[in-house]
Amino acid sequence: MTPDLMEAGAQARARLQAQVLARGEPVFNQGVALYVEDLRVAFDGFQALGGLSLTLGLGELRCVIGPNGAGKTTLMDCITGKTRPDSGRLFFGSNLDLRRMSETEIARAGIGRKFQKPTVFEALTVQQNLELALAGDRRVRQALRARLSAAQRDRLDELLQEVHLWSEADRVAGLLSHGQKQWLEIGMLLAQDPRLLLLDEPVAGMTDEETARTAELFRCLAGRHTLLVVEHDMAFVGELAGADGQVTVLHEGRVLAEGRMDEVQANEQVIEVYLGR
Ligand SMILES: Nc1ncnc2c1ncn2[C@@H]1O[C@H](COP(=O)(O)OP(=O)(O)OP(=O)(O)O)[C@@H](O)[C@H]1O
Repeated sequence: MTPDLMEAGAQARARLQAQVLARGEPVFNQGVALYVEDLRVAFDGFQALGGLSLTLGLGELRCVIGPNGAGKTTLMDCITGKTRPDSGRLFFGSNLDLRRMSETEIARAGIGRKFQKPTVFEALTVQQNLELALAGDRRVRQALRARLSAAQRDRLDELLQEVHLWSEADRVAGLLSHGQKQWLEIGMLLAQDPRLLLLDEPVAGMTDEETARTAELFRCLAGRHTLLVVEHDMAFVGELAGADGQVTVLHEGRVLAEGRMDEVQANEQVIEVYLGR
């Protein structure tokens, strides 16, 4: 290749990179979805996060566990921009500094969050809830009247199957079981095609069968999405982590241990502060 062509290639790459940055999209060229370094948050002098560091690989399914007050929710709040860290580094991909972005910008960049309590539109059907999510941030009535494109229709069908609600498509969401409502909300999050999904105690209140199906769903989503799951149900965490997945244990705002499920379960400190309780 001639020097001219090499120069033109470098300029084209730089232009592309600048466009991506201007659009606020993450760049995952290092294989890292989320990079957290020495994150600190204090509330009125009380240190909720005291130097937390964590790296999530692209497409990874990571479980975060730890006793009450360990900082799990605060970590999620920092990632979504709800809480502003006092110091530390927090990057989505290699380029997006989440500390400089608003909650809306962070959501648009592809970080979706599922809270413990489902928040679906109870009076609408399962399908209408998903249609709304696919239509984006348009107003409810306008979104319901808008016709979905053929691609969106296909995606709707895919979502209904993915979250096990195909046979419930025309049912009013208020009549679903607790577990089904949780799946519907996960489907609504997936409709926005997030790159990173934060899931806070997703199986709390679910039956054993619903919990097993949720584990299966999350394992299917990993790879296409990066998942960070906060959960106290250790059987569920074990299902998600499998033999090789990494589990992170938080305690007093820091990472106490990180490793495979069997390593974490055998860790004396983890047993003392969390598992042995
Ligand atoms: N807005 C706030 N103001 C004051 N203190 C707070 C605030 N948010 C969290 N904290 C404190 O920070 C610590 C960490 O809380 P956090 O909710 O992140 O823990 P957690 O690991 O999610 O706990 P749990 O498992 O009970 O949900 C707790 O001691 C909590 O009381």
